[in-house]
Amino acid sequence: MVETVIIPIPSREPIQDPNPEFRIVEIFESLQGEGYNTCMPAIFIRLGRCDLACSWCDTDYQTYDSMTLTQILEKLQGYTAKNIIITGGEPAIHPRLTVLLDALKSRAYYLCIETNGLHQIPAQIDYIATSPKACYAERYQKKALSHADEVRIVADLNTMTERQFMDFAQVMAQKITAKHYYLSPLEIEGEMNIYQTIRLIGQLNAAGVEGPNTVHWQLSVQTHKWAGIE
Ligand SMILES: Nc1nc2[nH]cc(C(=O)O)c2c(=O)[nH]1
Ligand code: SF4
Ligand SMILES: [Mg+2]
Repeated sequence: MVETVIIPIPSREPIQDPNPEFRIVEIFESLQGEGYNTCMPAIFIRLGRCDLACSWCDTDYQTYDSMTLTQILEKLQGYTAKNIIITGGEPAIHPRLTVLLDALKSRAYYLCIETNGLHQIPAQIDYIATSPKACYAERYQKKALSHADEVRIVADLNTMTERQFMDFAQVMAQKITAKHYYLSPLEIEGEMNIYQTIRLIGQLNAAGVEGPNTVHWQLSVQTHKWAGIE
């Protein structure tokens, strides 16, 4: 008699690591320093790496450690805020980001992201703050988010004319539907072009067409730097 041998068919589901690793630059609790939610207590999770390399970037996104999901969740237990700001670098390029977001969401955190606006944002995110970069204007012609909660553009006037910068801001305002639009002064080694930025806000608002989609530009400053907090 021939014996029947049953060969198990491998599952087509990819095997998910139950405790994946993430590139963590830092995790800290502070206040949101910028934009509409300024002064909102929040835990910041800063993920390593970015797909852009802005000359004035204030973050060392290439220096990071690997932390497992369990280690991250343990670290969060030491904080009180229920809002988490996922930032970077560019957090949206991190592999397995949705695994981290699922774990945070299931612990009832409100999830915000700070993104350069060149990537799709996972559905678990509750609040999108995007900061398109004028020095990479050509990339934003090809792809940009179509929606965010707020748009914050750094007034990067070192390498372009005011006209070029304002064109970029106006194009972004047309491409990205948002509730709030901000210009932020460019800060290099403690120096800020704040008065020039305020003047450009006035010019952008004066140039705006009144109607249902009128964009009102406002100033966003990095209050955490003035307060001397993280
Ligand atoms: N307090 C504080 N607020 C922030 N908002 C956005 C930040 C960032 O680095 O993405 C940031 C930051 O680094 N600190
Ligand atoms: S997109 Fe943001 S994190 Fe990336 S290089 Fe530019 S300023 Fe730095
Ligand atoms: Mg910062």
